[in-house]
Amino acid sequence: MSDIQVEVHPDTETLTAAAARRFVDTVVAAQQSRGFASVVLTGGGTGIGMLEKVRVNPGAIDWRELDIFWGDERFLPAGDPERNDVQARAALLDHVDVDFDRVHTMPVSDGIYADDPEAAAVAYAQVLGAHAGGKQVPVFDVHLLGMGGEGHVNSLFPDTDAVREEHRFVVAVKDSPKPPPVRITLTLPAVRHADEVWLVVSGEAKAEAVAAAVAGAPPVEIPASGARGLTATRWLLDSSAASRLPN
Ligand SMILES: O=C1O[C@H](COP(=O)(O)O)[C@@H](O)[C@H](O)[C@H]1O
Repeated sequence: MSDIQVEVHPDTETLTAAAARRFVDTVVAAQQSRGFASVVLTGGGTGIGMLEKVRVNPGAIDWRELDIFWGDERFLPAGDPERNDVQARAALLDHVDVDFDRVHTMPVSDGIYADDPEAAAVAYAQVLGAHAGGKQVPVFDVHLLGMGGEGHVNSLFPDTDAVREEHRFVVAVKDSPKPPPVRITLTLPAVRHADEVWLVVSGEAKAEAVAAAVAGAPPVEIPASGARGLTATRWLLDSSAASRLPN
């Protein structure tokens, strides 16, 4: 498992701008070395804020050679403004030349899996498998994560079956404590298939959970603690989110 690296920025604006620059550099480096890159996007304030910054400064990303997945999704109808994919499109994807065949959104609640988020989760696991070169999950170049104040990442909330999942890579959540209640999420075993995991977090309300996760709290209590990349685990923070870390 990779070491944890912590980077602190003065405020949310500089944090999301720095995360965006790192994202562009990492995608470009992967594309230069093997022709394509694969990333996992997150929802939430800092995750979407970072995508807006990428839109402003997209660098040399070859958008046609990028596979885009999601770490979690609110199981809502297509086009619902609360969906993470809708927010990511508005922030970035509708403004760049992505190949939408390589934009792997999670299923919608008014599609063929309506009312069956578990079947939708199985279907998304198959999507991951179809892009994994013979394995079950791709080695993502970057898995982006936001974090909730109680330490949730993706839709993995403390003390839930989803955060305890050890075998499946995608599961349904039907009673999320944060609305909306029904979601689909990659599990910690799927997150750990990423080369790099970045937790992009801002705000004093997250400071306690940041400190607990960086100190190695049990993932069942602080799910972010279990989010580790194969070669790097980066906590990208603003000074408020970092305020409870030891010096
Ligand atoms: O519900 C969610 O929340 C987390 C954190 O969001 P934030 O606005 O507090 O940063 C997010 O990472 C996740 O994708 C989303 O579904």
